[in-house]
Amino acid sequence: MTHATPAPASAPGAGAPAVLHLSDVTLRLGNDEQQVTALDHVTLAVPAGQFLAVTGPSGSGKSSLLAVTGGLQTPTEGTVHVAGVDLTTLKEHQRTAHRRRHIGYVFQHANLMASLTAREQLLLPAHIAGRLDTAARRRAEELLEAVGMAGRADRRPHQLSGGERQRIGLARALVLAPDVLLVDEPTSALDRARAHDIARLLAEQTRVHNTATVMVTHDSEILDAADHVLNLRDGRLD
Ligand SMILES: Nc1ncnc2c1ncn2[C@@H]1O[C@H](COP(=O)(O)OP(=O)(O)OP(=O)(O)O)[C@@H](O)[C@H]1O
Repeated sequence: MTHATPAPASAPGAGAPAVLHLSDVTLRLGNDEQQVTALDHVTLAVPAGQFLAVTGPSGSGKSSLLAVTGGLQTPTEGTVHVAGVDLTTLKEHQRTAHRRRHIGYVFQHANLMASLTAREQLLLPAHIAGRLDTAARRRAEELLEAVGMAGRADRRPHQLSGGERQRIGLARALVLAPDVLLVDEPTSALDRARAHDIARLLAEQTRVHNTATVMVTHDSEILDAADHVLNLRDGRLD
């Protein structure tokens, strides 16, 4: 792990292009009377195969960073390139399609469907995308194996531990082979041993699947697993 400064801004496409590139992003929230600058001129470039952790105190802008990066929120200023396309220029339906194709999410609390088995959780994104073919089924089995859950693939969420549910959440995020993996506080509900386990798994899967991974976290103990660590303070990266 190294403590890095934000990557220098370079136009996507110039040199080794970052899969994820935020350029001078500002996000203002609230109304005219009570305006908050949640992100303040943030520039960030993450190449394929890099695991970036972003840490910072409550209210520093971590959720805002993920929302903007994932195309869930449009910045007030700046551009957000994912796999070479500026999300801020897309219409809503185009952004949704681009997000589905290129971005995987790992949520704070796995967010699994109660009625589905672990294997079915992994098949669901492929089903929704109309890509539930032999290749998707094979990939789901490989990912179940990779996250150590092949032996529990027929269990439903209530039959799994918190750490096991989180591992399924990670495998599900990878099933459609996203270019960018966004991870929101993945260890907040886990004990220390399981937290380290998930952080190691994220690092390993970033390498194996060559994703540009961004994890926001309060958990300073898991930062060692990341390639780079950046700090957010009052919406600014340093
Ligand atoms: N809808 C909103 N309207 C106005 N201000 C908002 C809104 N959502 C968030 N904020 C403010 O924007 C800033 C950044 O919030 P954000 O949720 O991104 O921080 P965070 O680092 O994720 O916090 P936490 O760790 O507590 O989840 C905070 O000052 C917050 O109060």
